[in-house]
Amino acid sequence: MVGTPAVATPSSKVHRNLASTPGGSKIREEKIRVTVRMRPLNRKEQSMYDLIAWDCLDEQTIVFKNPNEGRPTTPYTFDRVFAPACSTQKVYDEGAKDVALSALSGINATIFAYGQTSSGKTFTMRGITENAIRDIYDYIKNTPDRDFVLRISALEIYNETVIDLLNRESGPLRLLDDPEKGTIVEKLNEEVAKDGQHLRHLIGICEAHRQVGETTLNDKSSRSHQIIRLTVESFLRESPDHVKSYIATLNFVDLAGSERVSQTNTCGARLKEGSHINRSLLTLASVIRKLSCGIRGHIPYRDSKLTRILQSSLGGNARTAIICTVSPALSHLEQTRNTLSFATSAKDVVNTARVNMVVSEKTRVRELQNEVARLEGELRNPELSADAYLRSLLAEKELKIQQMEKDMEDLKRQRDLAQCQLDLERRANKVQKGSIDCRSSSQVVRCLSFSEENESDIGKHTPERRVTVSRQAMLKNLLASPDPSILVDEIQKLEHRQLQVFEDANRALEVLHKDFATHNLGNQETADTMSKVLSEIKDLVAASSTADEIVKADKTNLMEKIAQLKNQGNTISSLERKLENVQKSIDKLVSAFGTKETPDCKTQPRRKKILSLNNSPTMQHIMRAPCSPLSSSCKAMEHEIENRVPNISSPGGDSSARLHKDTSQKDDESSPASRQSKSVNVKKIQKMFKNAAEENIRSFRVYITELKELVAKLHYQKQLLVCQVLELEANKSVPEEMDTIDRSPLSWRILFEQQRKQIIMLWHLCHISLVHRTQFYLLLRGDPSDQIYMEVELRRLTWLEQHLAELGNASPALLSNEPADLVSGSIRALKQEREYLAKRVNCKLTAEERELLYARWEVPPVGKQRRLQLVNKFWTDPYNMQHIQESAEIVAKLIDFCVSNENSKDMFALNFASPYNRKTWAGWNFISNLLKL
Ligand SMILES: Nc1ncnc2c1ncn2[C@@H]1O[C@H](COP(=O)(O)OP(=O)(O)OP(=O)(O)O)[C@@H](O)[C@H]1O
Repeated sequence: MVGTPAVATPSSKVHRNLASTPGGSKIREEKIRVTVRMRPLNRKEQSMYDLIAWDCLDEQTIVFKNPNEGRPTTPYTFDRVFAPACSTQKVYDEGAKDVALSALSGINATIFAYGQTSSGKTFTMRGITENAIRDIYDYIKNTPDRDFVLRISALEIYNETVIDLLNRESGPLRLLDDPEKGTIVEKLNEEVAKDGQHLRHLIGICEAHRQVGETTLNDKSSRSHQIIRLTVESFLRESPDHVKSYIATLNFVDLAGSERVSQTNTCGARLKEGSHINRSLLTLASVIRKLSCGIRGHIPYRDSKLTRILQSSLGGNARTAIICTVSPALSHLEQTRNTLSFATSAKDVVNTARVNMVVSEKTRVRELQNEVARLEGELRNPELSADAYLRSLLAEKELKIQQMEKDMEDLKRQRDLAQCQLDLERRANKVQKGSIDCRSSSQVVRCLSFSEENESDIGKHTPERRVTVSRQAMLKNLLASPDPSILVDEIQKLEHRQLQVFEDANRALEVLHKDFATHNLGNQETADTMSKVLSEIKDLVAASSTADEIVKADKTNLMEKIAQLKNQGNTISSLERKLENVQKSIDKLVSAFGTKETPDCKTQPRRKKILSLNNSPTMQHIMRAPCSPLSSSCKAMEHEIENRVPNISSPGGDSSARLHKDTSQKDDESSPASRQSKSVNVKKIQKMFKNAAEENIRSFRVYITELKELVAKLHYQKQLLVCQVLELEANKSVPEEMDTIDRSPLSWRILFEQQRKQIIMLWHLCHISLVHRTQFYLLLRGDPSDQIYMEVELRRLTWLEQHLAELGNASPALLSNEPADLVSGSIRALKQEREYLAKRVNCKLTAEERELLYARWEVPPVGKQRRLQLVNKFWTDPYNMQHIQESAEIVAKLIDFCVSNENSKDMFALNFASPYNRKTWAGWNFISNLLKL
């Protein structure tokens, strides 16, 4: 099967609602224009005798022609498909011209090339840009009744840093959110193009400045995403007040190419670039996928700078054309499929193109008058204006806070589980007091694996005896596990660090509290909230110590402990929420304070206090930025002393209320120019507060992430113990456990189905052994006692999948192995396993069964390696449960696996780390290497 069948044809393109807005702007909905360009085989591919794997059936259809099967598969359909022989002129004329020229009539337009590295994006975009410039100047020449102004700016996104290609020296640029214009690039240089030649010259400069490097697949591979932006403004000559003026931007986007580490053999800087490229393209694909499904919820534009900048072109108000470039070579089959599947999603994205009509100057004057009136209002009532300004800021912070809360939830869940495991372990160890073999933590994984000896012993006994022996083996292994005091130490360290965080937060709040009290800021309500939070944090610190004592004392039973830990988690989360609320109130107050406070506030003592806080080691983690916006405010104030007009300054004033009154009176009397200047100052201060507050939140998040990683590693180590420990526990107190975990059979059933789907997807993504999948799938059918197995499997796979993703982004110096080796090792092992299973087809299935299967699984009647072709189809479609069930049944038959007492879940526990699987599945070894276990 090749990808998703494409059914939409160009005739299905949406053109809805051609309408006029009251201001005269036309709005219309239309789908993104998606075309595919296939380049010829390049010299390298020819020299390797690479095969052509794709056929352009007609001008809209492309199909994979399987060189082995000789039979074409499901075709993909797009607005236009350009075969290797097509010229760039044709690609432009039929794939981009219409969209490009929209900019001349006031509609923003974007044309971008997407595809794997070396597929021809730069080659194509150069031609498209050249052709578009030629057409634009032709149009200008033939439109004498309008005046045109063309401006150009250009940027590249290199390793998630935005660089100005017309002025590289300006360093990294920031992205800002403008309520009207959307995301804008701060301080991006813009040049007016005098004519076509000048424009080409400027584009030449941009290309020369772009990051290019050599990789195995491309001598001149673009290592960054490049966006060349033309702004086209036009005015109707005879219109005295420029009523009929248009302004629009035209983006030419040459994306960096997606690349597979295994194919490009990159390392060092190239590898880092590659991972940034892949990550941002992944975000782009995810944005496109969500838009194409018509999802109205959160679209992750903000996850990468690329999608932030391109937001208006992806489901926004621009017209967009995407040219997907592909290689025809069989060796790039998978990458080409990925590109075509991206293109298939993109076909369904609907933009709402809008004509940007420039308003008349009269209207503009009216708008400006309104703006002046608004600013005057702001000066008279600064608290209200600060509120309005902060509303958008708060919405953004809200999102960040939500993310933080989610992270904290995870962290707490992991801690709770770890705590629970520790308790269980303690119990089990109590039973066997004195016989614990203290080994170093580096032996954990090996200790937990069931030895071959155990396995063969089990085989010698009756089923009943086998179960007993298996349990004894478990116990034996459990006893061989490391000294639990190591785990206790680790947990205590974590808890200690957590306490430090709260203490630091406490101190920071105290400082803020005093600041506010000293300067009479905020109202009674805020002061009360802060005092309340302070006392709550103190309670939490006390609660944490009590919890610690409880663990040490080990007096209560397991259920009580879990309940206590859960309660503690709730307290923490409610406190966090309150802390966030206080942070918001502080932001708000500080902004208001910025507009009220006089410049000669007592800056020195306040800064001292904050500096002393920053000396704390934990504080260095969470307070890399000033500890509160107040410290920034002080700087801002110092700066403002120099800038303020003399009559605003009020030396020695110690009551902010009085000062506010004084200055307000003076504001009313001051000139409009002075009022405007103050308004600008207010905005500057607010901006500085915003930056400081955001930096604090970022630093706090980094710290939480570090903490979370630490807990995850520890937790993972303990996770290996949990199956065995819980099994023992189950023998002792089955009803107790059932009562805790399995609250309702129905909800468990639903959860089981969900978890199973997730696990199947993760197996697929992590290239897990088919035998392991089959055994797990067939043994765990939703029995309540399966919960722990499901949980552990899900956690370890999630962890593994995250690690595989993170490895691509990690500095090679931090990795003991090449990440590519680890991933490709798993893929290789899976391939070997498939070959092994293929060999068993003849001996395990009759000729009749085989033929039935070949027909059922669409293996062609003639052709080589039919058995391998058959096996290669198993476990390939994680979305299709019928497919999964059938795959499991056949693989089980091939390996003589049947669900019986012999193959009980005990046996499955063995399978986690059994020597049989260790060879074919790199997961555990790989993780343990990473953890340096
Ligand atoms: N349609 C085409 N016809 C002929 N040659 C092509 C075509 N497309 C690309 N090429 C050649 O293939 C090589 C790679 O093309 P290009 O640099 O444009 O790829 P790319 O997709 O931009 O790669 P990267 O993502 O690594 O920057 C170049 O030498 C280019 O001249």
